[in-house]
Formats: sequence, C-alpha cells, structure tokens
Amino acid sequence: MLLAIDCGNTNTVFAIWDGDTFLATWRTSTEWQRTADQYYVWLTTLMRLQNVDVSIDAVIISSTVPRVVFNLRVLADRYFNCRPLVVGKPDCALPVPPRVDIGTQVGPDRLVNTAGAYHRHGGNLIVVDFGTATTFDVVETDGAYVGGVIAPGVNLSLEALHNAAAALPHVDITKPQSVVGTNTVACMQSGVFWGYIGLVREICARIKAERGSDMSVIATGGLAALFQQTETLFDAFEDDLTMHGLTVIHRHNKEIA
Ligand SMILES: Nc1ncnc2c1ncn2[C@@H]1O[C@H](COP(=O)(O)OP(=O)(O)O)[C@@H](O)[C@H]1O
Ligand SMILES: CC(C)(COP(=O)(O)O)[C@@H](O)C(=O)NCCC(=O)O
Ligand SMILES: [K+]
Repeated sequence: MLLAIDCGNTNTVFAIWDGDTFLATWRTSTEWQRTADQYYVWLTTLMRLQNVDVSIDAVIISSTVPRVVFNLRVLADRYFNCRPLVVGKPDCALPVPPRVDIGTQVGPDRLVNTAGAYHRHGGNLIVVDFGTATTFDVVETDGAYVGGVIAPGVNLSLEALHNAAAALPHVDITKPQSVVGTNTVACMQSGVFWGYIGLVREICARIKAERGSDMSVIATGGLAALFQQTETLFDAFEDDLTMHGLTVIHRHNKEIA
C-alpha cells in the first residue's frame, strides 16, 4: 500500500492509495519541527478510527518546504521500512522531464500537478493550483512542464493587507454580494475576490495568446471551487489532482526500476 504525502507551505496532506483508489485522505498543518514519531501516532490513530487496516510498504513525498523532508524520510524508514521517493530528487524519475532555465528548482508540487494533469487530460494544459501561492503550470503537448506563473495566494493577499495596515482586520475569503463594499470587510473581500477573478482570467488568456493555442485550464486546490461557482474560469476542477500526480510518478518509477 502506498502512502502519498503532499506537503505545501500551509498544509500537509497524507493519502493511502491501494493501487486503484484512495482509501483515506488526511490533512495536517505543515510544521517542520514535527517528528517522525509524532506523524506516526497521528496517522495510525486516524487509520484506526476509520478502520483503514492496511500495511504501508511504499512512500512518495512532494514537499515545497525542504525542511520537513528529513522527518518524513525518518517516518518512512523507521515505521514503514522503506526508502521514500522524494519528487525533485535525482533518484525520483519524472514521466517527462521539465524544460526550464538551467539551475531552476521547480516546485515539486508543480511537477506533480503536471504529471497528474497530463495523465488525465493529455498535454497543452494550464494547471492552476490555489495554495499558499497560486501557481499556473504550463504543460506542453508532450507532457513536459515548461514554465508558468507564481502569484500571491488568496489568503496570503488578505493576510498581507491585514499585516500591513493597522485598520484592516483579519478577513476570510468569500464571494461578496456586490463589487462596491459598504464596510471594511466587504471592501477587502471585493478587492481580493474580484481581483483574483481578473488575475486568473488575464493570466490564462495571455498564456494562450503567447503560445498561440487554445489550452485546457485545469484547476485544483480548495479555493478553486469558490471562483468557479461565479465565473467559468476552468475547463475542469479536480481536488485530488496533486495526489493523483503522486500515484502517477510512483507507478512510473516502479515501471522503470
Ligand atoms: N475549501 C477551502 N475553503 C477556504 N479556504 C481554504 C480551502 N482549502 C484551502 N483553504 C485555505 O487556502 C490556503 C492554502 O491552503 P492549501 O491549499 O492547503 O495550501 P498549501 O498546499 O500551499 O499548503 C490556506 O490558507 C487554507 O486554509
Ligand atoms: C510556488 C510555490 C511556493 C507554491 O507552493 P504552495 O503554494 O503549494 O505551498 C512552490 O511551488 C515553490 O516553492 N516553487 C519553487 C519555485 C518554482 O516553482 O519555480
Ligand atoms: K500552489
């Protein structure tokens, strides 16, 4: 049984893959200080609660936070007796290598999203991932990651306003009733919500124009649904895209081993 771990700058998601389906998915906040023992207690408690009675014999990790990888490696080694595949490391092969400037360390989450989206949709795609940052990944017709865009995340944008301006409160994102806000919170929500709709639409349109091609736009990350319910920005929304990509990369490495 495969344990797939997707560690973002805000949250870390664990999922158990039986080769066919995900038996369970669990989320915890990302904290680099968390030890292998702590992960193991947390994970086995949840497995027991949900009657997931399986033995894990393989682990794959994608982490945008380099420091957490050490303890996740220890988790795999000490408790599951295996050497984990770590996306972005030389011993983890990708189905199609990225084509970017020499020396660029592409975020592993973007390489994983590329693999997952190409497996499901074929090439010529834009993958939009709403995480701590919002990333746009351009997937070539042959499945290669060839670059993209990094924009400040939705919650990061709201937090930045709160942190920088004494009179602006902490606000959660939601779809505002109108564009013109009649109170401070509504004004902030309007700025980020409608600003983001514009950001996504403009960036996708410019990528398509620059490449002279009508590409499919695939969205992932919890917040994508909020934007899609207002405007048709995406051709598909897939919450499990990153996890799916991890299973694709794991299978690829098994096949070439
Ligand atoms: N369904 C959702 N509704 C509202 N906020 C969400 C949802 N899913 C994620 N978030 C928020 O979006 C931000 C990014 O979270 P996440 O996608 O886990 O980022 P990362 O992958 O970078 O760790 C966080 O602030 C998180 O709390
Ligand atoms: C852009 C990111 C911070 C997004 O991370 P996330 O929002 O998933 O935590 C991550 O993909 C990253 O650290 N990238 C490295 C630079 C690059 O991809 O070019
Ligand atoms: K992201």
